Amino acid sequence: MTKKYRNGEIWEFEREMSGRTGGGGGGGGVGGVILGIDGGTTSTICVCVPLLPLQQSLHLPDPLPLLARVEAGCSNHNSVGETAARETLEQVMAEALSRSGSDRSAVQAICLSVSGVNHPTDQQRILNWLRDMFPSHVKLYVRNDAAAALASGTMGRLSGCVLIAGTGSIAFGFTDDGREARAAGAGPILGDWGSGYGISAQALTAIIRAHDGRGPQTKLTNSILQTLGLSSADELIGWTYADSSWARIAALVPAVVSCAESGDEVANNILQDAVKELALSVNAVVQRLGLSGSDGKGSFPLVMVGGVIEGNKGWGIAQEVINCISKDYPGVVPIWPKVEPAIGAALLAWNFLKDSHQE
Ligand SMILES: Nc1ncnc2c1ncn2[C@@H]1O[C@H](COP(=O)(O)OP(=O)(O)OP(=O)(O)O)[C@@H](O)[C@H]1O
Repeated sequence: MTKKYRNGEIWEFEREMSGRTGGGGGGGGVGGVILGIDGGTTSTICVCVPLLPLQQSLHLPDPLPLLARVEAGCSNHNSVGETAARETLEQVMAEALSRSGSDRSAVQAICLSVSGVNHPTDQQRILNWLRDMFPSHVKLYVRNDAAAALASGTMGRLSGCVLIAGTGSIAFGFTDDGREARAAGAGPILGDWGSGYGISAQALTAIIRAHDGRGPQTKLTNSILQTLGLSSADELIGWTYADSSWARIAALVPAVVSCAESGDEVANNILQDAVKELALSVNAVVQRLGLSGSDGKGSFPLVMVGGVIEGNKGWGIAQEVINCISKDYPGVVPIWPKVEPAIGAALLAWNFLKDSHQE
């Protein structure tokens, strides 16, 4: 999904500028560099951007200058363990600095926004790793991966709500005064029914129900069997349990969408239910944080991230979710980010640095 963003390209002018001072520690230019890291279960992306003037606030360069972008595997310590997660993070940062002609001494601030950071102890442990690696003047900022996703839509402001619906789903909200709340995101067994996995699992269940005579016939049967190269619903059971990857199941969402578009009621109901689940997650966060003000009518940004709700595709899951939320919260302002979450992380680090200079 990252390939679609404009910031994947390196801005050669800035690279030249940043090379001016040369030598040890100067590679990031007169003002040094910032690292933004979006660490997930599927991949970890680290971007290196030059330090922008700290007084720059409203008019950031567009596109944001990018010195280097490096991609690696999983950095969620819950999935791969602490040692492997730390190694991955160290490698992406070292590679990004090396590709941008910088070194550790050029770094002014780092924002590490990684999945699996759910508790202050997770945050502290990662801060300790970073502290071991970078000089004490470097500002370090460690957050859950939802923070970078939100910041990618708000240009670095940690305020509002982000809805992520990819293989999994989660709604995460932040207030200006530092409060935060989440809803869903507890994984497929614990009810993320609006996720890609949730939608596809419901579709597979509907096929088995139709096959048994426990549920109505549905176009999903032919469509999904054909997609998977299977000849009968019985074979679906073996296919489902042959591999425990959630993403493999979640990949069936486009087939569900096309069945709903061709008028299949079962597929349509599955998508309607997913829409309600996603809207419910957002509403729960908005309500808990009071993001829409005391009268419930105030405006707040809702950043929409993930393959299931990217733009207005086909059946229009994303728009349906917005319509559903706006019945309760008419001030919802949907944002589909133009930059990737790693850039959001870099912008968070920049804002963090700016705030610490003003203190
Ligand atoms: N045209 C489409 N309409 C709806 N959903 C789609 C479409 N194309 C892909 N998807 C779904 O998007 C999901 C993948 O999205 P994404 O790449 O954001 O997830 P991920 O990064 O693997 O998951 P996570 O964010 O949970 O780690 C899959 O469920 C896929 O079926």
